[in-house]
Amino acid sequence: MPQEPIHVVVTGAAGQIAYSLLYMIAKGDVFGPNQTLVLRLLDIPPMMGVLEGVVMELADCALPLLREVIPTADPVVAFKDVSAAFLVGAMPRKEGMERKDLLAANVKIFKVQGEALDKHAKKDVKVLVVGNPANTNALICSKYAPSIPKENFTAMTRLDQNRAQAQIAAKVGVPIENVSNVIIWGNHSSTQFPDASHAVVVVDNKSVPAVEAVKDGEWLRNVFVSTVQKRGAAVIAARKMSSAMSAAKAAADHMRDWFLGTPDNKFVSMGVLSDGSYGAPKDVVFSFPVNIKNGKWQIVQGLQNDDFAKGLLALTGKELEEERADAISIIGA
Ligand SMILES: NC(=O)c1ccc[n+]([C@@H]2O[C@H](COP(=O)([O-])OP(=O)(O)OC[C@H]3O[C@@H](n4cnc5c(N)ncnc54)[C@H](O)[C@@H]3O)[C@@H](O)[C@H]2O)c1
Ligand SMILES: O=C(O)C[C@H](O)C(=O)O
Repeated sequence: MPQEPIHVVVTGAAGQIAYSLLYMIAKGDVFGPNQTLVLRLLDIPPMMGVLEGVVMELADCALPLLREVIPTADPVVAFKDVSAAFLVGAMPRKEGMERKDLLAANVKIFKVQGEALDKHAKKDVKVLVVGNPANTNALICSKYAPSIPKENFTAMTRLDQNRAQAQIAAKVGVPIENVSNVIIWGNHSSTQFPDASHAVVVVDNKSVPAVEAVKDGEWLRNVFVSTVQKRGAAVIAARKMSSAMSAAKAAADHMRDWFLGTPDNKFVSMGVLSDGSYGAPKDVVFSFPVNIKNGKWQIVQGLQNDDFAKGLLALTGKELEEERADAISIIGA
């Protein structure tokens, strides 16, 4: 039975990531095969012509779940009554830049959109920030939406998780679905810590720790970590544009798991407001392993981190504190 439509906003709707993401959302990959949708598409005024083309293509996809598409350059219209917000619209980095170099250009967008969410969205809206630097943009967005619970603002590190899973699957020689519980700690930046020490791999129908399956501790601590940390830059160097198809898939994965939940013994990584778990600084959006039930995430507790892990967690936490200070000085909060 089709359900009453929910309203979903995608910002940066005329951009690269949205071009893949909108199709995934509209065909039911995120909210399930029975959930009808109204898509609200926000971009800036000069992009309205391009956005019109995207709207035409969505119509031409003939998707049964898609009840209405509302293109707009007005945040008031875009955020009205939304239950889910994909905040993608922001400038991407170019070759040679770090993601935090985008702070000056992008953080103001998230202040304005936080204010619009606060006034116009549903109070239980789930917000996923994709635009970089995603963690700090999510923090700023939540600060400008005081009437919406802080736990409803998250940043995307799912692309890093998917990258990490793919690296391990390739190294062990198993299908991607045989790898689970890889963790991304900290910032969606080159200081992130992709951690396989709690990961599990199914080999010959048996679940074993990833460290056992990989049989190469040196690779896990060095090549694996730096490949995942630098994967975004490697894609930019090759494509001359930042990752888009894989980013859209990760955004769909993140929001689907948030709405529909994760199995008891599995966890996924999300940037969430830190409560200081695992020694992370408080009041930054830090990526943790989370388990999700009934639309609520909880940080997985009780994992043991060795000194190597603790050192990397401290580094990425420090970077997030610095980004927070920079963001606050840019927006003058
Ligand atoms: N967190 C992640 O894992 C991850 C992965 C990939 C990309 N990203 C980031 O996602 C963002 C978007 O990437 P893209 O490749 O789609 O870029 P893009 O340039 O193709 O598209 C961005 C779109 O956002 C629009 N936009 C700019 N300001 C806006 C505003 N105030 N309101 C609404 N729309 C606005 C632009 O007009 C453009 O259409 C970038 O910041 C990129 O770095 C994050
Ligand atoms: O690397 C980038 O700037 C884009 C994105 O954040 C990514 O991880 O691919």
